[in-house]
Amino acid sequence: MQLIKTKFADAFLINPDVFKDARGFFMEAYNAQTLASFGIYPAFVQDNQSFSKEPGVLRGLHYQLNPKSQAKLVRVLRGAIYDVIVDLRRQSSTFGKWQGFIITEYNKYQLFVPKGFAHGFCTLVPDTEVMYKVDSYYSPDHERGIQWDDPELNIDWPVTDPILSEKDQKYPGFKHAEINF
Ligand SMILES: Cc1cn([C@H]2C[C@H](O)[C@@H](COP(=O)(O)OP(=O)(O)O[C@H]3O[C@@H](C)C(=O)[C@@H](O)[C@H]3O)O2)c(=O)[nH]c1=O
Repeated sequence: MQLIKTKFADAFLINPDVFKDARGFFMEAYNAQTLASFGIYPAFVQDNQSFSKEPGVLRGLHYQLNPKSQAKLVRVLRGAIYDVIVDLRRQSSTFGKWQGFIITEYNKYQLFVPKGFAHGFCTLVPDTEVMYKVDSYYSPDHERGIQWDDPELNIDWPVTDPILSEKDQKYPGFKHAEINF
């Protein structure tokens, strides 16, 4: 397993070891000890899975407020996504900065998203299935979002007219987002 640095000190792209043979492949999709050896110690409590039929489905930008903030470990079982995180921690030197990563069923990258980040992704191909671990349970009362195309964040999404949920069409811009990290 290889850890690839991002522009954020504590967010990482993980490149797992994939063992291929005549039958197919084997990989450790999650190993707490290996992550701990890289200084990542989340206690994951929930696995989420979503399926998106169309390319251009955009889910985000989402986060949960403290004390229910969530670290996430994101991977793609089928298809491909452009995965984006935004640093929402006011004291951070990278506050308000974003970075995007292409994660596919073929590269098998996983993205570790620390607490205090907004997260969203856009599907790049049909029939995309995403799975991610979170270290705090879903809490609708703490659930918040930011407008996906906020001009201040200026995220370079690969789509201009994405398919959005009703909820995601109504989130405020970055300036007006409620943040307590
Ligand atoms: C996130 C979540 C949703 N739900 C329910 C609420 C709702 O009725 C239905 C669909 O939820 P949403 O529309 O919020 O699903 P979705 O837009 O896929 O939300 C997800 O987006 C990605 C980018 C994330 O990072 C996740 O944390 C999560 O916010 O599932 C749960 O029961 N548990 C959960 O943990």
